[in-house]
Amino acid sequence: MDKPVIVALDYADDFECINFLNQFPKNQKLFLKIGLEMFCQFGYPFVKSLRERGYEIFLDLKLHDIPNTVKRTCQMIAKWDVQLLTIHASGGAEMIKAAKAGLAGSNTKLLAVTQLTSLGQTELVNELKVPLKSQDYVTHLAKLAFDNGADGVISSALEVPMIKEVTSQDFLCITPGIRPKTEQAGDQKRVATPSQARSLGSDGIVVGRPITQAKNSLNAYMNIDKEWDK
Ligand SMILES: O=c1ccn([C@@H]2O[C@H](COP(=O)(O)O)[C@@H](O)[C@H]2O)c(=O)[nH]1
Repeated sequence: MDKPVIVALDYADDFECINFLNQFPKNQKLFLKIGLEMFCQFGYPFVKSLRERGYEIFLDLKLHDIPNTVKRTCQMIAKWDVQLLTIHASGGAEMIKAAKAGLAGSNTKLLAVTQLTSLGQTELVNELKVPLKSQDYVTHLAKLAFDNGADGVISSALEVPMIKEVTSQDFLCITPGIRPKTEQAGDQKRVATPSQARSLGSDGIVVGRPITQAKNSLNAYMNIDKEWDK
């Protein structure tokens, strides 16, 4: 995986989504994230059609269930030839191991979500009643994921150096919560710009609304890619 800008395809309809993709030159390599919004509407046939068009796919289903259910779900997804799949690290050691076992024999990399980038320190303590500093909670969950066979994590770019220190330099840190300087954070709490993410060592950034809701989505993608890649 070559440090991609991953576009979160959070479109309400597939027509709008295909229109966005059709703006790119045919040989443009794109890494696309299909999350719950599009997967619930369009399911596996949509994933398959995008794979057939040559796109790399991050299936962001954030699985979180008992180990047996997660393993059986991962066994099914293992046949889909997607590049990345998410679970929640807070599902625990056995669930993480079960997910990895379910993906055995496939090339799908398993990423564990640490603390959602929409949650800050206040929400962690006041709502989730986790009496830890956010960065300690994130690194704890990252270590749990690493020790139990995940290939990487989802975190804010701000935590990447700490995660790599407690795991390994090769442990993938894919980071949403990306906002170019001119963009509002919206519901994201732990944000970074594309260039900050690059200098903090992110292995890939996930960008949704700054691209999909932009007046000119193609330009927005190109500008973010340029800032990330420079
Ligand atoms: O901690 C997380 C985990 C996943 N996401 C997903 O990434 C995109 C971000 O979209 P933006 O519009 O750029 O905020 C979205 O699909 C989330 O489901 C995340 O943001 N944080």
